[in-house]
Amino acid sequence: MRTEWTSGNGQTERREPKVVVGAAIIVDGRVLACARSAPPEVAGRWEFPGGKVEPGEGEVAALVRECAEELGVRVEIGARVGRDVRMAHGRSVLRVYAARLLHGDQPQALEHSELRWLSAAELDSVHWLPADEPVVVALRPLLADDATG
Ligand SMILES: Nc1nc2c([nH]c(=O)n2[C@H]2C[C@H](O)[C@@H](COP(=O)(O)OP(=O)(O)OP(=O)(O)O)O2)c(=O)[nH]1
Repeated sequence: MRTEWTSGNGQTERREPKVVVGAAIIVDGRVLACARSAPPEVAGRWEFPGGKVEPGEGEVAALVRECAEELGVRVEIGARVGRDVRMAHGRSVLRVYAARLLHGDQPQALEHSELRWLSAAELDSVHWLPADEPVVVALRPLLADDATG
């Protein structure tokens, strides 16, 4: 997915969109939802832990780093959940992966204002960031499956 837009000097630029990765951490049929604490315009909106992939960094490595920074946990990254979601007029994309906790680690809200474990039936009980909505739809059957296991 490549995006074109016109910069201030009138020239058309083509750049790969920046990838924002998110981890759908699933335990016993519930996914971990995290409330953003900043910036003010999105504080209180819910998201998957994660963030921007740094230059030269792999997506899995970025997720492992972000989960350690934001939640203090070690994770194993699994399959993609849903499709890439275009954000910021194509300047970035949200890409979410399923994940599981390792070594009995328990997430702590080191950077978020609140954490909640949501079942499939509870997915709509929080106000997700807009880009997360299609991912949440794709996630629902995975939670139902996991709950029966
Ligand atoms: N982590 C995360 N970011 C999301 C989600 N949905 C969504 O729209 N975003 C947006 C919010 C932000 O504009 C951007 C991610 O930025 P971030 O601030 O979390 O990234 P970061 O941890 O790398 O932070 P920084 O280094 O830029 O401060 O993507 C999501 O589910 N998880």
